[in-house]
Amino acid sequence: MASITLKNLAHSYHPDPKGPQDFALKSIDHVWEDGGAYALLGPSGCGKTTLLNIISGLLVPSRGQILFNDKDVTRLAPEQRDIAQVFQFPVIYDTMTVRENLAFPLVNRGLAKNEIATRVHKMLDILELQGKADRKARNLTADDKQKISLGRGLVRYDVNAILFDEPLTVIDPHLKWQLRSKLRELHTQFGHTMIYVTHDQTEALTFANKVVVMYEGEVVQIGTPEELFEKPAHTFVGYFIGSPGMNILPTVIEGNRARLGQHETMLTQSYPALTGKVELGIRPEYIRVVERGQGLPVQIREVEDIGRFRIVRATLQGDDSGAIINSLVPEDQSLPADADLLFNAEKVGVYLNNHIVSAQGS
Ligand SMILES: Nc1ncnc2c1ncn2[C@@H]1O[C@H](COP(=O)(O)OP(=O)(O)OP(=O)(O)O)[C@@H](O)[C@H]1O
Repeated sequence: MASITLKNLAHSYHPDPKGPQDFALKSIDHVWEDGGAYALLGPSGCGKTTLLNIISGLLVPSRGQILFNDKDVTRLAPEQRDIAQVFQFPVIYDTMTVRENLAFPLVNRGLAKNEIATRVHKMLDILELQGKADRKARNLTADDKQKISLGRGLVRYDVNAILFDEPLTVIDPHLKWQLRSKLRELHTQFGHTMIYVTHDQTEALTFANKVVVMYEGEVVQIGTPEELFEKPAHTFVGYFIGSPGMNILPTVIEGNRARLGQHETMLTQSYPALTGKVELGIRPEYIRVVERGQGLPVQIREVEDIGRFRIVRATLQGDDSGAIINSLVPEDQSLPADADLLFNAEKVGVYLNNHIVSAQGS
């Protein structure tokens, strides 16, 4: 296993890139810890696969270096990197049995027969495939085939990292959670460095101990699921993580007050003068709907029942833009006829050109 260092990494598919807009990866500079479980999360086209391909060796970056521990592997081919990969669709040998498929990567490395048997046995147990061990892979369901693909990646102990590219796409939805927790279990047991690409926040948040959020070719935040929820460093993280995502409202900051249209809300700290695109971020979970006179006056536009909570969609009084502010209200709480929104000031973030701003003196 290895730590992975991405040193000043950038990639353009253009032969002669003119500016940042021509780069699929803009500039990435990070060290990913040995034994970490990382998820690369972001919308389609943000550069996840490009980054994964650079790590696996399918792609040589236009700029920068990639190191496994202290070794520069930037120009090494995939087979020289000692990595295992699991793709969206199963990569297995149909004519081999399940057992033979799992043994294959170990036979290739010349491991002793009894060592192979022990590891394969363990993997069959973990994947709950013991009952099908001697069946030909071609007769199995897509779910089982993908389980074998996962197993083939995980059966090796000597890999620098295991890379997963949306590995649960073909898996039946009700089995997904089961395989995700299996992966976590395997990670705890074996401590492999794992990198898991997905555009699905649930998958990323349940799999990883560190989530790497990508947006338009950049890593905008690396954090635990809790950090991404509680302290989004970029408006995209606030919007993308959570359901519904964080409210992002144009504002003018004056010291410790934020102006929203004709209204004002207090902040817990003072901010320096800000020039550029200034926005206030607040998650729906941290807004209360209260009686008139206690907060920001709004008109409720829509209420959606989502089980234990309701999403209340409202617009600020006097705001003609129609910008909706979402708040989450417990199912049993009644809504006032004339409602105000009360923001939990502790949970408000101030963003300048999409990036979080530190308060003065903090
Ligand atoms: N081989 C290629 N040639 C030219 N442009 C490419 C190539 N591969 C990807 N791109 C472009 O690079 C950008 C990043 O693509 P990439 O596939 O890395 O994103 P992604 O986040 O993995 O998206 P998805 O989730 O849809 O796979 C996109 O604008 C894409 O169109």
